[in-house]
Amino acid sequence: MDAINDRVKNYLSHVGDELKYYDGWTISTGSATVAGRGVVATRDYNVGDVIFVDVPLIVSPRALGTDGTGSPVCPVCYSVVTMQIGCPGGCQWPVCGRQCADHPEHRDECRYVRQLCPKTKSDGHVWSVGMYNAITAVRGLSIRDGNYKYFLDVLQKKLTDKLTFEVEELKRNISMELDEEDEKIMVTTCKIMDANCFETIVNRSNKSISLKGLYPVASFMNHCCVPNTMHNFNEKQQMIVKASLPIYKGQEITTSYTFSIWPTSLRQNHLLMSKQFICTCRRCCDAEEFGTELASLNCIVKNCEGRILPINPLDKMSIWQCKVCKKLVSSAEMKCFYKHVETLMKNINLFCPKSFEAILKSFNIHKDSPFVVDLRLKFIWKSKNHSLNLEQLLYKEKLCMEMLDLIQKLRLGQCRLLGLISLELLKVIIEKAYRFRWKWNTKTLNVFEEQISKLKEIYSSILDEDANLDNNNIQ
Ligand SMILES: C[S@@+](CC[C@H](N)C(=O)[O-])C[C@H]1O[C@@H](n2cnc3c(N)ncnc32)[C@H](O)[C@@H]1O
Repeated sequence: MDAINDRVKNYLSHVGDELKYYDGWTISTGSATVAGRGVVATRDYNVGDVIFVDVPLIVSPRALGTDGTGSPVCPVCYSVVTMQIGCPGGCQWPVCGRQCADHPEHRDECRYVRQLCPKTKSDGHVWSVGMYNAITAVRGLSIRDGNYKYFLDVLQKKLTDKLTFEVEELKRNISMELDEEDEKIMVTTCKIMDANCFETIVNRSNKSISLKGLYPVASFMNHCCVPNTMHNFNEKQQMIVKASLPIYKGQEITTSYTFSIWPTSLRQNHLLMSKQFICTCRRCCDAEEFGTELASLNCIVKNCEGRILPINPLDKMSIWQCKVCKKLVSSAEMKCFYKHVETLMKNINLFCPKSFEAILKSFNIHKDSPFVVDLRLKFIWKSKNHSLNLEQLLYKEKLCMEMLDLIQKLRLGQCRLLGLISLELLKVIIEKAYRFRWKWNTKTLNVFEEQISKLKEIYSSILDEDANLDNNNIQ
């Protein structure tokens, strides 16, 4: 493990600019309590302390559907692609202009792709979806050189015998044969990306663009559904990892690979499909998820006020039981209920609080049920405060408070979601104060100011380094 630590820290000290953050943790097998190798603290950290600043080995756009569905971005500056025209350099990627085509980081990959002779379409100048989907594979070649090659050997790879989509897309869309060694490296890096990559967000023209990033230290961080870290990305797509809970010397430093606000069944499913493992953390083992009963649905027995929860939350086939009337429900029936709630939630009018609440009530669905939390979040993210009527604005305030309460009950500490919801609540309160400005007296204004400064403190301590945050409309 010493060799891994030396290589990782050597890499960071060459490419990173935050050397002071490379003490205080170690990549280790022995003390990783979660799985395989992990990152372990060698000193105590307080909430909010930066633990490390990780520098990506590869960043690439997300693949599109083979029919072109998705949001293509320029692979150099990551701004949204609006034209059909491909790279003037001839790689058939949707590079947005001469400046990006000539960018030093693009020149070599463009030359490499060009010599593979991309199959041109009849008009010769459009970019191609197949070649776009091969970007990750081609970028994989950039870590075969010198110091970086080591990571190809040591990073975990997704275990699969299936063909690698990105490499197959490349082979289908070029006229030349791929060099055997290049192909091997591309397949390996794509498998490494699948096992280890993080979502990296960049903001372009007020749009959040989701990219994939491979980070050497974060690649060794194991998952926990109550992680003790959170992370932001700066403008160089470096990952700033901070303690979201107190971390003690010797404790494993963990992250979340899924959505911490989802109930266990959905998190487990997501982890199994995307990372092929079953999490057994203390939250996953607790059917009530620290008293939040996030996975539960209200009991189907008439007049029973209980909730149905799985008897063994780690077993997909577990029987569920009502806590009050003890009615047993099979996993197949529960899947049907879940589907039913999902369909209902899809057809709900988010922006009409009364009908939203009425549907929850008439179908006996509680507010933290699966999919309802997603909808509440959608309302919070999508609604523009100035265009909400008063009823909607107050509803948004209530939803924000409920989410803050849920985050606290789930023991997620100073997590990113806490920062984002605090920021939204702050904006709602500012809007509310503005609308009622003629009514306030000194006392009520003081209450507002206190609320505002508390929320500002929370969100800024969590999100300060985030380069992509939209906090423009805060005075
Ligand atoms: C990003 S890697 C983490 C580092 C990895 N433990 C290693 O030795 O390289 C992700 C992989 O670690 C394992 N892993 C991470 N968290 C886990 C957990 N909570 N339970 C079981 N396996 C986990 C899974 O195999 C997963 O695909």
